[in-house]
Parts: sequence; C-alpha cells; structure tokens
Amino acid sequence: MEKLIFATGNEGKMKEIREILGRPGLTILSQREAGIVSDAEENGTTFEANALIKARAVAAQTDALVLADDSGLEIDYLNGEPGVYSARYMGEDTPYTIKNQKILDLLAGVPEDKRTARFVCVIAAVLPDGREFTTKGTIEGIIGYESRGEGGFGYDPIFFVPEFHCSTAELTMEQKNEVSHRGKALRAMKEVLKEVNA
Ligand SMILES: O=c1[nH]c(=O)c2ncn([C@@H]3O[C@H](COP(=O)(O)OP(=O)(O)OP(=O)(O)O)[C@@H](O)[C@H]3O)c2[nH]1
Ligand SMILES: [Mg+2]
Repeated sequence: MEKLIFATGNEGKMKEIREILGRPGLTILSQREAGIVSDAEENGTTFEANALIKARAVAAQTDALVLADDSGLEIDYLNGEPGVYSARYMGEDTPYTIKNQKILDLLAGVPEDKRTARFVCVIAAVLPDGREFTTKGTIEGIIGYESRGEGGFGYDPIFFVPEFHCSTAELTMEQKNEVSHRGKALRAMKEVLKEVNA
C-alpha cells in the first residue's frame, strides 16, 4: 500500500483522512490531485452503497488502491434525517450556518434526552485486483442548543460529545479523529487492508 487515491471532493474530509492514514512512504492523493474526474451519482440509500459507488467510479480510472467515504448525521428526533442526504440537505450549496440554524429551529424546545444523534461513516475500498471491502464507524452525541466552535466542517458546530462537554467543532483535529466516526472507520479499514496484504 504505497499509494492510495481517495475518492472525495470534500476538503474537510481530506484533511482528517491525511491526518489519520498518513505515514512516511504512503502517498495519499485526492481524486482531484490524481487528475481524476468522478461521475459517481450517489443514488444509493445506504452509506455502504454510496461509498462503494464513489470508490468504484474512481477505481475504474486507475490501477491504484481507491478508498471512499460516505458519511452523515442521523438525528433521532428527525427520524434519522438528514442521514445519507446530509450533504444535500436543504441544497448542496446552502451554507452550513443556515443548515445548522434550521436544525436548531426544528429542535427548539426539545429536551436533551430527545436530542440524540450520531455521525456515521462508511469507508469503502476497491483494490487493484477488484476486491471490495467496507468498514463503519459511529460517534454518539446530542444536538446542542447553539452553534459552537470553528473546527471541523459541516454540522460539527451543533454536534455535542457528552464526554468532552463541547461540540466536535471545538475539538482539535487530533481529538476529533480519536473519537470520530471517520477515525474509527478509517482505522478499521487500515486493519482490513493489512490483513489482506493490500
Ligand atoms: O460536521 C460534520 N462533521 C463530520 O465529520 C462529517 N462527516 C460527514 N458529515 C456530513 O455528511 C456529509 C457527507 O456526505 P458525503 O459522504 O456525500 O460527502 P460529500 O458530498 O461532502 O463529499 P464526497 O466525499 O461525497 O465527495 C457531509 O457533507 C456533511 O454534511 C459531517 N459533518
Ligand atoms: Mg457526496
């Protein structure tokens, strides 16, 4: 595993991925850095399906190992929404300040024990020989009463982790990666790839 291409267009994910998987001797390229344009349509209904769709679309254009991340925020009070549609919730180009405020408004007056939520991340790998693997990671938390913090990306300012008493946007990247859905799924994938000698 000397080179891998990550099938994502999300720079926030890419930063975390480099921090979690990075080691001397391993080149990690985003699909853009690899010069690959993906035509993946994320039309699956599960994180697993969409992660595989993204990984396969890039793998079809390279001989390198390809990984992809499909992730999202499940809010129990909203019946699991936005879930697999997290990036598209209220429109892909709508700023997260607006999306986050909308969620805070939808949960106005809802008591803490009903504000439970989780981030979910599925990592898919497509190996040069065609084998495919997926791993999953989650982090449980609650939707806060206000946006807090500047770190991370997306919904991080409204996602509070009880053991840290703050939002994931208030954690350092190192702290977030240690406990996050993405950190867990990527470390599990590292083990899988080691086992299959990829
Ligand atoms: O605050 C957050 N902290 C996180 O750690 C996190 N992980 C996922 N998300 C949300 O879920 C969508 C994924 O959707 P997604 O997997 O389709 O990714 P994407 O469209 O952004 O990029 P790509 O990888 O598909 O190119 C993202 O855009 C975010 O809205 C997060 N929000
Ligand atoms: Mg996407």
